Amino acid sequence: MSHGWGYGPTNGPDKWGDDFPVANGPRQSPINIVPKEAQYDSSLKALKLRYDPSNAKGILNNGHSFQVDFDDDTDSSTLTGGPISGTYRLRQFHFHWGASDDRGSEHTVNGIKFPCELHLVHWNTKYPSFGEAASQPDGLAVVGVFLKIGAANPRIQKVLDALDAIKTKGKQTTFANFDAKTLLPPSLDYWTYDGSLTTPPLLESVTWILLKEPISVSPAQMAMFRSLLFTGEGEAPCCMVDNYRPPQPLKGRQVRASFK
Ligand SMILES: NS(=O)(=O)c1ccc(C(=O)N2CCc3cc(O)c(O)cc3[C@@H]2c2ccccc2)cc1
Ligand SMILES: [Zn+2]
Repeated sequence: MSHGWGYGPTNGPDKWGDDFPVANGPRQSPINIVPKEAQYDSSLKALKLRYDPSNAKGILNNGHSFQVDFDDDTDSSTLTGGPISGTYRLRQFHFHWGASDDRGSEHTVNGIKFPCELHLVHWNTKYPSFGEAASQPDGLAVVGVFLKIGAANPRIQKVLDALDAIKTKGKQTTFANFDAKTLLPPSLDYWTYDGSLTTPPLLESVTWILLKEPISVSPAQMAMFRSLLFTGEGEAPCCMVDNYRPPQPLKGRQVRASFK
């Protein structure tokens, strides 16, 4: 899928609607979270994330971000509970970040941008495949985790140490035995709302689950994210930064909170 979309002045989020009209749809993501307007819902269950480190397969520079891919042929790495029903399998995780520490997250909280946002992408096993699920209104569930500047985070360091091997678009390398659960904060309190992929094709198939508690990342670690390139080997290098879509209109949607 190479529609030439990106994050630059000529192919960035403001232009995505030209090729993907759903960009102006009723349930687009990301959004600005206003905690005071989120409704506590006592019927929301606790998140249950059971990840098997042996499912980690590889790490890829896809030209928009980098992602760690998981073997999703069985129910060994799953998301259950929370706002969803049934079982969703972990497919991949990836990040969005800024050129400087004052921006980079896709969702914002009271208008505040974080330097980075982690997305753990899961698909509903009531459908035969990720691709099929991605076109269904209840097909995907993405757990979002904010990263805030602080102490170096040893949990993400293993991921960052692999980036030298995938500097340019299309490069990938094996990435085995990684427990994605170690990326999560101590509290699994969350906000949830119905939304979309935040990149083309912007499919309105995502139940968003945003953890209230951020995890830490150091300025030096943020510099490692920014060492990647959007461009392929041999092309004029363009730093992979500011790969985030800004918040989209809420259009009457309710954001629910799992906590008071
Ligand atoms: N940020 S996010 O909302 O969590 C998110 C989740 C999944 C995906 C994803 O898996 N995509 C969309 C972008 C993309 C680009 C490619 O070059 C590609 O080969 C695959 C994808 C997939 C995708 C493509 C088509 C339908 C569904 C997903 C992208 C972003
Ligand atoms: Zn994402």
